[in-house]
Amino acid sequence: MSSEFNQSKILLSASSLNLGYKEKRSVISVAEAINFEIKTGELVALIGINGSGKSTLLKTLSGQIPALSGEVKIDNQLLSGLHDKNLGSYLSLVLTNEPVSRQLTVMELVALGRHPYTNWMGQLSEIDVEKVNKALSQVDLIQKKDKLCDSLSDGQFQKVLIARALAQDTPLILMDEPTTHLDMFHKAYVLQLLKTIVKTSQKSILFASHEINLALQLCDKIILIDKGKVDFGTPSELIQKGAFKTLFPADFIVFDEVSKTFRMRIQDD
Ligand SMILES: Nc1ncnc2c1ncn2[C@@H]1O[C@H](COP(=O)(O)OP(=O)(O)OP(=O)(O)O)[C@@H](O)[C@H]1O
Repeated sequence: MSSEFNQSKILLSASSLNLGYKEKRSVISVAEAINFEIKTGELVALIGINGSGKSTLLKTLSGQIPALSGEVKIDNQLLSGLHDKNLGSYLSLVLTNEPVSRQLTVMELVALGRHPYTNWMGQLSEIDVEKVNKALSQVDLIQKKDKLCDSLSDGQFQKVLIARALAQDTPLILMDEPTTHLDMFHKAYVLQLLKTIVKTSQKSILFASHEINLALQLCDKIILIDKGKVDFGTPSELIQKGAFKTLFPADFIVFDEVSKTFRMRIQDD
């Protein structure tokens, strides 16, 4: 293994990034002054309440929508300077409720992840097939490879989308709520899988999630969006700053700094 491979480097960075939407006569600001650096080998959770701007940040980082202002760099190159096909070999994106055809077989859908590397006819090479099979094994779906996606449960289908990103084999993976339809065991299983992937292959994964308790236990860093402001740091750094105390109304949900978990405040009549 080369020493270059072992050295962690900054793969994704945002500086003075302002997120939002430009409408005909107005600008909707979602979050401001965002600064972070994600290195290879890091698993980073993007946390925030409903409507706080997690999907908007992921769409901005993946070039789907423009930033209002500020800079995004991937592997030290400005996002705005990367072309679509080129971008596809740097980052893969897993979105919830993505409009993909469920009439494809599991194998066919995961093979779409190889698109940035195939020839103009989309033919899979031996390496492509190997990567698709490996990705299917990683999410424990190899036995379902010839089944139509339509015949899968929502949780199984979610794992197929994760496998597509793994097959794409990019240094950076962005995921929007990858554990939404999964039960408690599979949520923990998938997040542990993501952790293993970043550690063993020197990738970086940024995923938006409502699984705050799991993210606090497992992730290297957290990007926390709270009322338009963004904090970034290790779970311990953010806990020390008291960053989680105001995330939810304190009369309903409290954060216990010792166990690093949120719990519901039971209201007795
Ligand atoms: N296309 C759009 N045009 C204008 N405003 C939008 C658009 N999409 C989202 N928004 C607004 O941006 C804000 C952030 O939305 P976003 O979907 O990024 O939140 P989120 O944190 O991903 O929410 P959730 O946890 O519910 O998925 C919301 O106020 C939303 O109404």
